[in-house]
Amino acid sequence: MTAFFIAGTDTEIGKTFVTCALLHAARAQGRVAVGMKPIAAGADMVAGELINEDAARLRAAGSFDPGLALLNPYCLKSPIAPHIAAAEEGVAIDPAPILAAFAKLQAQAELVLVEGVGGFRVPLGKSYDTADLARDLALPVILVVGMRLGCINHALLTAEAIQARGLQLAGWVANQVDPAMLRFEQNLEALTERLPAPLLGVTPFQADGNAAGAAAGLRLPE
Ligand SMILES: Nc1ncnc2c1ncn2[C@@H]1O[C@H](COP(=O)(O)OP(=O)(O)OP(=O)(O)O)[C@@H](O)[C@H]1O
Ligand SMILES: C[C@H](N)[C@H](N)CCCCCC(=O)O
Ligand SMILES: [Mg+2]
Repeated sequence: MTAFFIAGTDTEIGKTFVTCALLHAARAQGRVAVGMKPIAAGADMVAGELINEDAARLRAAGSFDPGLALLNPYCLKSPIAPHIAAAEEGVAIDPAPILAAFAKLQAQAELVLVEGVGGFRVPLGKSYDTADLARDLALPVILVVGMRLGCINHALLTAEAIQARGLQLAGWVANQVDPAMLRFEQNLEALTERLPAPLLGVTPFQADGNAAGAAAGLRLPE
């Protein structure tokens, strides 16, 4: 049984895209792999169930459907900062049911990938944030770097924050979220020289948005 916490340099930089690509890569090796999105903000009614888009994508990319109660314990309606959405909806985000759902997923799968929300330190309540959740889950972290101008600073700060909590940065993925980024190779080199963990792969920009197409160049940490 293996599991990783998937952190990102920001929101909308490809955490879900890369998590799905990693699930496809693991399944191609014959591993039973599922994704988890403990807290999602932004949901629509689809076929009678309230569902978040990330949760739907992770559900479709996994080896099996564990059900939304385990895959996405907290589904908030508004696509805003989760502590604000939770307050508006009268919800208190409690780590206990998240840890319980994670334990159940771990019992069913060889690999569980837990996607965070936004960047690494997104508040979930008055005194609890996503970094606290990664620490409570006690998971090694995979950092998704959304390759665009500004990502070097974001990546280095995030690596520091991960290490400051005693968590292991197991690796990072360079996700080509902006196909027009100038000097891509030099940026990749700057990150490779400075990040204290192995590069697990570069996920190219997929014009069709299909994460499975980006799985080939990826490896999971040992
Ligand atoms: N390599 C890529 N090629 C093509 N499209 C991509 C790529 N990476 C990300 N995208 C697209 O960019 C958008 C943002 O990506 P994604 O939803 O994975 O971000 P995120 O970091 O998970 O955001 P959030 O913080 O909301 O969870 C999505 O529409 C996704 O399909
Ligand atoms: C709704 C959006 N797609 C994300 N799920 C939430 C991102 C919250 C970011 C909060 C912040 O750091 O300012
Ligand atoms: Mg996402």
